[in-house]
Amino acid sequence: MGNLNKEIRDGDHPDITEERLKSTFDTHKMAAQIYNSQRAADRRNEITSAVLKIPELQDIKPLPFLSREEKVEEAARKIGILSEHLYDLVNVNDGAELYHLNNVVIGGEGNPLALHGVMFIPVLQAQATDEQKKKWLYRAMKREIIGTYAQTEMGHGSNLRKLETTATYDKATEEFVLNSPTTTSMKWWPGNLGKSTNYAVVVATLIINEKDYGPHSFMVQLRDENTHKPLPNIEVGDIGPKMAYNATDNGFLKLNHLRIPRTNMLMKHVKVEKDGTYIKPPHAKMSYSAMVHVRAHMNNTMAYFLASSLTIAVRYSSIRRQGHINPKEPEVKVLEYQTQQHRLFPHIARAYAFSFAGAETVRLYEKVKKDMESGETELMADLHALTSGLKSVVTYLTMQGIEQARQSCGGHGYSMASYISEIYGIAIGGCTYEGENMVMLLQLARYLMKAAKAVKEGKKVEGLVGYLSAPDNRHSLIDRTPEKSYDTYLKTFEHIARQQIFRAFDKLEKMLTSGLPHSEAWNKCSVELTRASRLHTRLFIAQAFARRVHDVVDFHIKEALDDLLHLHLNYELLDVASYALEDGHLCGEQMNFIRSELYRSLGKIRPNAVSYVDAWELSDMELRSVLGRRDGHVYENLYKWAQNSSLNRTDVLPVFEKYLKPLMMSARKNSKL
Ligand SMILES: CCCCC/C=C\C/C=C\C/C=C\C/C=C\CCCC(=O)SCCNC(=O)CCNC(=O)[C@H](O)C(C)(C)COP(=O)(O)OP(=O)(O)OC[C@H]1O[C@@H](n2cnc3c(N)ncnc32)[C@H](O)[C@@H]1OP(=O)(O)O
Ligand SMILES: Cc1cc2nc3c(=O)[nH]c(=O)nc-3n(C[C@H](O)[C@H](O)[C@H](O)COP(=O)(O)OP(=O)(O)OC[C@H]3O[C@@H](n4cnc5c(N)ncnc54)[C@H](O)[C@@H]3O)c2cc1C
Repeated sequence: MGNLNKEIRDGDHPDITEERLKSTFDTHKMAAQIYNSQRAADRRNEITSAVLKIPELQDIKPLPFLSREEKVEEAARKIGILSEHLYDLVNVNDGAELYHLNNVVIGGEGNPLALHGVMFIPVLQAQATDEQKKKWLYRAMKREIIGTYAQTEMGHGSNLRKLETTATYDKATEEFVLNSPTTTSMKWWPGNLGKSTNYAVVVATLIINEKDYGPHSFMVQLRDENTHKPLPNIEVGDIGPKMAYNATDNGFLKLNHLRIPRTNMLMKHVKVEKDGTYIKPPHAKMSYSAMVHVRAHMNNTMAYFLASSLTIAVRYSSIRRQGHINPKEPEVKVLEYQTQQHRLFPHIARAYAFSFAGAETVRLYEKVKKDMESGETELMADLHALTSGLKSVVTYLTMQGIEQARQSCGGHGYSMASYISEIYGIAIGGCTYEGENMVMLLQLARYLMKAAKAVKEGKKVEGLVGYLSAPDNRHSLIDRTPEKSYDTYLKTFEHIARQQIFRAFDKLEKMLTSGLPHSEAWNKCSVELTRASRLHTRLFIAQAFARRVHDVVDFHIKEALDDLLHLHLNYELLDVASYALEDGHLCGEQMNFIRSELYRSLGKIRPNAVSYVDAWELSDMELRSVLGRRDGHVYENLYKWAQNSSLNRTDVLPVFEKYLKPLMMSARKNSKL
């Protein structure tokens, strides 16, 4: 039968093997839950093994030792080699396989084709006519051209209706004139725009006969296909170094009265006819599809970043020994400390929860995408609300979890040898891109306020907000019912979200009745509104977790997931308990119960801790972390890693003769005086 934990190998650090031998579940079967099928989990490992056999695909040295230019070059080099092997390594129509291949070979710091795959191709798939697809999409898929999605400007990212780049229709020539009239109108931020791409879908404000029709998407060739020189009337370049993600050339773009044919506007759903007649799309926000695409997938990418950091932290915590619990016994693994467990385990549960919520979101996204192809738009609002809330909550909680993982590694966590700071830098970009988190929470709040209004008017609401019209208990039944059921927890989360949604609604209504204009009242309620959105979203995450556990058939996997869910519900509830204490829905006695359940959960999780992270099956190659090594041999490899430092090339650096020696000499001279 073999070991349940599939990472056990001869020669590994005994402390980590000891952990793995305690596993109560098969880590590869658990991977099937995380990646949504056994086949997908198998494929990940097959792809990793195949990549390991291709020497040119390995990192030339640890990425933190590369300069920015070397990072950009290294990512491009690997993309070139990957292109030769692509069809042997993955099914190119499978996004998850491509994403995994990218993570193993290149990592999260980016590559020249990042935005090409994540936004350029999806926007063409969703918004180009068949004719336009023939012209650009198929070439893009074969990588004959490389593109990006250029929407954000220096002056505007969130408020798309105020984009300054204009696309003015010239009926006489049947062209659009694209123009960046001011410094702030320059496109600023689009990934790979700076140096890699030769095409972009540019989002610009459409003007016909001086009338503003709002943001629309246009295909623009930026560079010559052979020389890669920028074309006339186009200024393009890199925006400079960022907190992280520095293998990517986020760029700027200035368009100087650039003329493009009318047929370069993406016209699957919306049209401008030769004579300038504007034909509306079936839904006003259909052109936002590329953003919704990324938001829908971000739960899973965030879960991956969080799981990566936790894999590093938990593995390291199992070989790091410091201090005593029993003074007569040897120093303990730091994982034995309750504070360490409390710092890490709830985030493990969140990584699983985000992955399960992510799977449900992607399913809804796929359905809406299909509906939209035939002009059906009914579920777009639901999807927009769900993805807006999730992207905000999940990125924020991921940020917290990664930082806790870093701190839990003590001093070595601060070294780039842990690689956690890079993962953190990449992940927190997600709090901003694809919609600044507060802005997106407020988008969800609009949807919630509509639902609250309907309920107040006596209508029944359904689906994601169905709980707003469901019966509510005045007091939580946690600890008050004989049977142990997650339902009581979920009902408490529902109560909290419902109360906050109506609290925000009542406040808003009161201000409106007092005569405040809607936008002012909205602003004055906006903190309460974002709270409502967060609680609604956290309820959804907890429900998605519970739904998954409910559906699992394998006994040992179900039991292990059940333990994580139990931890999740108790930890999350404590985190938001003030809302339930406020109206007496929970009492002090119940709080004590929840706390004691949380501590019990930590103990229950402890023996499986390494296996829970191992189940993500993240190879050493993709983790790029000395602390997170599968074999647990951290210390000797930390020393080896440091040898890469260019400061160690010579024993004495030139700065000694130049600055330090004169400094010390003159200090010595002065002290003799
Ligand atoms: C397997 C594949 C793997 C894929 C991997 C995916 C991800 C990987 C992640 C990382 C990988 C690495 C590379 C990627 C890295 C970075 C990429 C970043 C790219 C970008 O960073 S790219 C720019 C994104 N930039 C934004 O994200 C701007 C945010 N700003 C907005 O998005 C709008 O500005 C908004 C929505 C705030 C306001 O827009 P607005 O002013 O036009 O509308 P308004 O507020 O008036 O709302 C009127 C009515 O429209 C409804 N509504 C709005 N949007 C809708 C929608 N989409 N669907 C259905 N309904 C919608 C409302 O709900 C309302 O409905 P109602 O009236 O009923 O309440
Ligand atoms: C790593 C990274 C990659 C990116 N890639 C791309 C890309 O490929 N293509 C692209 O087009 N763009 C890209 N962007 C840009 C990104 O989408 C925008 O930065 C993002 O949408 C936020 O917009 P902003 O910068 O205008 O923020 P701002 O809106 O200026 O945010 C500043 C503050 O104002 C607040 N605020 C703004 N509006 C409101 C409001 N209505 N109500 C309440 N508060 C508000 C925000 O909450 C925030 O606190 C990228 C950004 C990053 C960091």
